[in-house]
Amino acid sequence: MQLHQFASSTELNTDFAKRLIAIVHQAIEARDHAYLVVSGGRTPQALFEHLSSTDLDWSKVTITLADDRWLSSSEKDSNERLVKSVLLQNKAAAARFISLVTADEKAEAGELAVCQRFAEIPTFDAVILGMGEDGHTASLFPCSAELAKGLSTEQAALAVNPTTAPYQRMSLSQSRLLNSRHVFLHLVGGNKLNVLNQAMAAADPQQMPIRAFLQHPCVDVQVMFATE
Ligand SMILES: O=C1O[C@H](COP(=O)(O)O)[C@@H](O)[C@H](O)[C@H]1O
Repeated sequence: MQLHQFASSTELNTDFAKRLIAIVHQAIEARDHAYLVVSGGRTPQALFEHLSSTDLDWSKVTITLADDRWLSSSEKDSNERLVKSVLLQNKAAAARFISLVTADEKAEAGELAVCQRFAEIPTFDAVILGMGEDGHTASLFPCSAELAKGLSTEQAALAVNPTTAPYQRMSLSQSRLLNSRHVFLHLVGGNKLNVLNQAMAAADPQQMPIRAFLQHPCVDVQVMFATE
């Protein structure tokens, strides 16, 4: 794990956007397409705004989510709604988007269809993870019965029923998230730094799923942190 610290979110977002743009350029040059995985929640909103006005060949970029709430994309807590309304705007409106949600009432019923959407998707170029104050990442929650599956399955996505957070979820699995050339963890605020320190101080991923990423022997997670 490498920690990159910034005094403000503005500085963080400027640096982070440069790194992501370089990764996307490299991917387009090498493979004619780039695959970017983003998280939902509050943390990435300003970064999304910044990226949306960036000059890139967005028609050669596919964007998907690390996880989503099992909601229609018109609902305010939908991660897809956030991505579509903030990131896939301006220049980035040309990017292709892979949704983690189907029309099924229950996430379990949509799991196979969502997995199939990833069948032809190669190694991601960059995954941007978030982290909750309970140490969850994507929708791999310490409280959920599906955590062991999320940390071990080779399938791309799984339905999750958190008991300490609202909504059913669809999450990419640990193995699919780590099938990426670059893995970032985006954190803002002193509370998140405390949680990061707790995550690094012990090893059990059942208590804090983010440990499975931060302490993975073959993955060097780049932690992008700003105090405010
Ligand atoms: O529920 C979720 O929470 C995490 C963290 O969100 P934040 O608001 O603390 O940034 C997020 O990474 C995940 O995508 C989201 O579904």
